[in-house]
Amino acid sequence: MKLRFTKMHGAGNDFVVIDGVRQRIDFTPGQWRRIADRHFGIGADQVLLVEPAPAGSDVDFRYRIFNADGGEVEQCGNGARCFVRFVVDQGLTAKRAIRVATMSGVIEPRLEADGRITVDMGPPAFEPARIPFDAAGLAPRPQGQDDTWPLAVDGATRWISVVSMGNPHAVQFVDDVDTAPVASEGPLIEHSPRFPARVNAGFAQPVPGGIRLRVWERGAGETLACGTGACAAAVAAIRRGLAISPVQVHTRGGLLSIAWDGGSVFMTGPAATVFEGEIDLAALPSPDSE
Ligand SMILES: N[C@H](CCC[C@H](N)C(=O)O)C(=O)O
Repeated sequence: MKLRFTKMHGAGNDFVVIDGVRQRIDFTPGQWRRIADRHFGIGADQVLLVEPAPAGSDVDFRYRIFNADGGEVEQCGNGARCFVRFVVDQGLTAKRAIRVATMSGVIEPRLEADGRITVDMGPPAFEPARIPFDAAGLAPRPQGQDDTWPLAVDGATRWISVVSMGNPHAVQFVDDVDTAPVASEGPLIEHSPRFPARVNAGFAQPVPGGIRLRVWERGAGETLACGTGACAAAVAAIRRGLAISPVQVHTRGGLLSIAWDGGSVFMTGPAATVFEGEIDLAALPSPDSE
């Protein structure tokens, strides 16, 4: 049996997008992992599953997000932009502003006339319990309007901002993202016991007009861009007095614009379709093998 898919990216953060509206999909973590595998599967940072709106809901669709490690997660900003491009291009909706349910709540992406997409990502959260971040025994150090927290990383102390965009982010500010220890410290932060649900680790560098940003993503490793990570880092920069809204976020895969005035975070950026294809389900591990 064949499974149709669409390969897309948002600022270089790449996705396999699967239509769960016109085909019934129910995979195990091992099957999601295989689809995302860059050698034995199709290859992607995340796999997105587009589903019909839940019965009785006031949304147009539901969209589910699976990291390359096969784990389902709460939110994906670049994925939200690709979701809109997908449902419009596939003729699944005539709307251009779409309400979509995710594991962490309803977001509202909108396809702009110039082809870019703006997403109301909802409000950020900072309280440790809402990240979740275990702050027991730690004393925060205020920086502007922000609380920074001392995180032990490989014998060093990194002062991080903790932000939830529905998914957890730990953001630190560095002098130069190009030399930041993303590959060495990113996984240590991701798996820190202070983050019981693990965490996405952002490394941000203030620059005129905004920030440069690299993100070691939970369940995927370093990606070329992270939409929720851009939201989290932009909000932390504004709270620390290191940037003003709208924040231009320069990622290795492209430019995202983040606006925040204390309420919802609005993210604007690109979404591109690369190719469509089919995968033979026999290439996936059997459901009972995981
Ligand atoms: N790795 C993230 C999910 C994908 C987020 C990212 N690709 C984005 O664009 O927001 C997490 O585990 O929370």
